[in-house]
Amino acid sequence: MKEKNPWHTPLTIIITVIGVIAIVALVTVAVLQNRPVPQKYKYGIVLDAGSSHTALYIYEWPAEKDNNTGRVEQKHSCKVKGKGISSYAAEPEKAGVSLTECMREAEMQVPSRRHQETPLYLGATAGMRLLNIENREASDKVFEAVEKALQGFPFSYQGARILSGQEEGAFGWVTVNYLDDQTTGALDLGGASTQISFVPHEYDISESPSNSVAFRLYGNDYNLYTHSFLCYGKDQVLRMALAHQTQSGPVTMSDPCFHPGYSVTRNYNALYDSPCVSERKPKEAPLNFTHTGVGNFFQCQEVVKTLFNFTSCKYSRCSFNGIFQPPLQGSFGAFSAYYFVMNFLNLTDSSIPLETVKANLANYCETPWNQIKQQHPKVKEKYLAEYCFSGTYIVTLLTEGYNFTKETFSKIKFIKEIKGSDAGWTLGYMLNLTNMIPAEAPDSPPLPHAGYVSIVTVIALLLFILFILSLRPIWPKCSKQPQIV
Ligand SMILES: Nc1nc2c(ncn2[C@@H]2O[C@H](COP(=O)(O)OP(=O)(O)OP(=O)(O)O)[C@@H](O)[C@H]2O)c(=O)[nH]1
Ligand SMILES: [Ca+2]
Repeated sequence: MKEKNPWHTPLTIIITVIGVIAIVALVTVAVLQNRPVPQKYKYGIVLDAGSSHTALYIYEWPAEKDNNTGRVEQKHSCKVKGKGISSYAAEPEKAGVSLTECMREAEMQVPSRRHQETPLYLGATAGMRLLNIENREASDKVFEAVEKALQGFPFSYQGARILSGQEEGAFGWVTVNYLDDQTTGALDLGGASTQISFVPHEYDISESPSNSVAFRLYGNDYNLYTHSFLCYGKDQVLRMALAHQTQSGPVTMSDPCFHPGYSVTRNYNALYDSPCVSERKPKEAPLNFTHTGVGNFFQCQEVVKTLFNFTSCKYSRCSFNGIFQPPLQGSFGAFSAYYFVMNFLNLTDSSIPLETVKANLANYCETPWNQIKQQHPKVKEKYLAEYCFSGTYIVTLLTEGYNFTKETFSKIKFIKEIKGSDAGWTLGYMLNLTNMIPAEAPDSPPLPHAGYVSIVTVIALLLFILFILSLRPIWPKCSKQPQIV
């Protein structure tokens, strides 16, 4: 008689069915129980009122993870049309109106049920710092107008104020280090000021306490060195360079920082209308001068060098203008105009040696203005005319000003954003004001969800097979049961 297959006995079939149901149930429960819950988000809005323009940033983070886990991301950004709020000194109401369009966008971007709890901050930087120095009353009026406009929106308005240079530098560093995995210095080049922030190797804070800020981030304590140079943003430094070359009040000025064949008429009053240069205004000058280009990188570097004072330093070491700076340390992220300019010049690749950067710039500056315009018909002429000057300034500031060498220059990464968020002070500012700078490293689950599900499934299968195998001794007995034929 043919022996019956022990797998076909009613008992093993029942055990198998129950086993399969049990495994399916176990895996289903495990998957459902541990499934990432659909996220609810919270939001924060920061307006960066820079000297050249204002930008609005919306950040979002999972609602239940407010406090520490480093999950804040940029959801949206909006560039306000027109110039920075400091340019509305003569008609402050318009400063407020200028923000309306981006604020409406923010209303659409943030779900309406979250509007009332969403904090809204405005931070102004070097443009308003300069206006405040020049004309305090006008600066107050601009803030009044801006406040009035922002309070008309349904968000939780938290105030508008001027950031100190130290805050601007430090929050730029927080942003970069919140988003990046390794400790990175921050270099920010704005229109009216520039910031350098990094964690020095051995740092004697007492040497210049005003340049030091302490932070606790992801479980580590950092003593940060930071400095902001007012008037050394790219637009104000250009004014200084032009002022330096028009001291005698000439009718025509030949500038090595502009391309051969470049020629525009500039107004003396407009050029000297800034606290960065107003004291140098020539006593006797015509109304206008003709600004012409020569296109010589090395001569341009000499002009730029005259804008730094290297003679006095009361500390153990200085960058320039008598400002303390410890030795440079580690890698750096360089953003804002550092990125715009170096990206246009195709010089963002860190593997390009400093000497090659200079050679490329020399070549670029020498190129006639007509040819430059032909090659870049879509680039705004104002930006296009200034890349030779700005590139030369960037290289000179980094090497002569901050003392980057050909070795350390390669540690600078020119960046616009990190992991989808723009590099700048705004994220760090919001994290600080909402107490969300993560003091401790986040607790991450030991396994990702998919890995966890796979392991549960495999173990359940193994257990089931072991169970079936453990029943083997009873199979022969089953097969010897009398058979009803
Ligand atoms: N080439 C180029 N330049 C830009 C662009 N956007 C801004 N700039 C210029 O780059 C410089 C720096 O811009 P921002 O970083 O926005 O400066 P800001 O925040 O307004 O100025 P601060 O208050 O000094 O920080 C300014 O001279 C801008 O006019 C761009 O897309 N391309
Ligand atoms: Ca800025």
